[in-house]
Amino acid sequence: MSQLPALLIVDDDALIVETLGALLDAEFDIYAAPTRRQAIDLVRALPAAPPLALVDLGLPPVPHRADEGFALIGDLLAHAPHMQIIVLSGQSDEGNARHARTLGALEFVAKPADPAYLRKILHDALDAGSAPEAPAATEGLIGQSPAIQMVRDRIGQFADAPFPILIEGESGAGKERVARQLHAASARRQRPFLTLNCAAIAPTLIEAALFGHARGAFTGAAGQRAGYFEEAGDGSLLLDEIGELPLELQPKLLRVLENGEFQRVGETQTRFSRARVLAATNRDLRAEVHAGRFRADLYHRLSVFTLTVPPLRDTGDDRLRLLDHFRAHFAAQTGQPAFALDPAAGEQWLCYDFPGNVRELKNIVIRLQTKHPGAVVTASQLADELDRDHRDSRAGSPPPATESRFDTIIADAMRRLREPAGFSLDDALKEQERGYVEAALRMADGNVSKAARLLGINRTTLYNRMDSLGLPRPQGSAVQ
Ligand SMILES: Nc1ncnc2c1ncn2[C@@H]1O[C@H](COP(=O)(O)OP(=O)(O)OP(=O)(O)O)[C@@H](O)[C@H]1O
Repeated sequence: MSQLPALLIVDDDALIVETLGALLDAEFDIYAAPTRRQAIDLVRALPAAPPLALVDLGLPPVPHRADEGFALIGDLLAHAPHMQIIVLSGQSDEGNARHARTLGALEFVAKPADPAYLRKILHDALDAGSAPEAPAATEGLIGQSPAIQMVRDRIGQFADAPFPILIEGESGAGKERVARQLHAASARRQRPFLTLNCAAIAPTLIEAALFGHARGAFTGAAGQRAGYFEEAGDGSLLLDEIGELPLELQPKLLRVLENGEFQRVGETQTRFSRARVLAATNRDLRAEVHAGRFRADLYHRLSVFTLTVPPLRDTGDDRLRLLDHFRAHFAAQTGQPAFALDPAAGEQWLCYDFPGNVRELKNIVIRLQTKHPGAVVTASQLADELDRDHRDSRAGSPPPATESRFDTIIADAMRRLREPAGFSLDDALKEQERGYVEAALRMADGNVSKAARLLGINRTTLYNRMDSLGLPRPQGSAVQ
């Protein structure tokens, strides 16, 4: 087996993949995929997710736009939260590349890439990703804000509760870390802590992963195997991205939560689990219940105790504490003196929303430490690392938590109406419509009937709208 670190390249341009392969294959074990779907299938099929990915943003079926690349970043991090993602972007989509960082990408490299620079970025990313944090850092929660104090209090209250805990929060806010804290604070702390990411396994394999399987239960099941519920013993089992659990498996999870009973796939013998279940989600599970994608009874069982991890924008000065923490950590790890922020940059740090939460903050610190070791970073140098569009749209001040969705729409409309380029209501509405149609098609994996159901219109209407928006029909489709 290769000792080289694995690198996933996602690009639909075969020539670029070939060129990158030739450039990098002495240093990396390369896996390539041309689309988001194939990339995810590949990651699922590998025994371990590659620690590094180099991704293009413009991917089929919309290669001229960045949406697939944005979605891919979310998908990859859902599968492998510790993967370091570098975006390889054309000069023209630098704004998109910045936004990609908000979504969790570590860095972007403009095409055509200088080979030496690309190598350096990849090796730096690998080092940053593999650097073990001090035990206190992996176990503790950094932050003194009332919102984080509240999370700590809840952890203390819930640590030994006899019910599952549902951990909600935005992507990158620290849900997994909170789950580890819950385990560490419980009487089960000496027992195993296992995590199963429901988004990271093919839906058909989740049941066997959770409950185990008998010998010959399905093709490829050569021997019998215990699942996560057995392996966790009387420790804790974190079911991450619980919203991804297939609907047909949900009754089996409900059963094990209610009375501890489960069966391995292919067995009739009933087994018992004593594991404590923690479940995490960045989806609104209530909305999923409403949409018929998540069972109400399972939701009620899981949500007896719910712990909400606040987004970073609601934790005040904690962004300074996190800056200090990660800066000291990465300076020590690189053996270089730490960077500092000048007063204007410090001000900017305090005003920025960090829409990608702690993960985004951590990645910004890694980039600043790599680019400016020992230096004083100015506001304009820091601005290069932030998601400019996002910052401008909020003018540096986070919206109050009570701001309604309608207020957000009005604020956004006002901003667009002020744009010097002029405004067209028809174009703006068309853009919205296109967004919804594309979202539904993607959620329905291109199945037009399903997408139409999601949109609350019939199939023929959807085809007509797709035609008028200039969206291609999925192959093999016809209006009947
Ligand atoms: N309060 C905190 N103190 C220190 N580090 C934190 C804190 N919150 C999050 N982190 C760090 O931020 C990164 C992202 O956190 P984590 O993976 O727990 O987020 P998540 O909410 O589970 O994200 P996702 O929904 O994408 O899986 C991790 O490196 C984690 O260690």
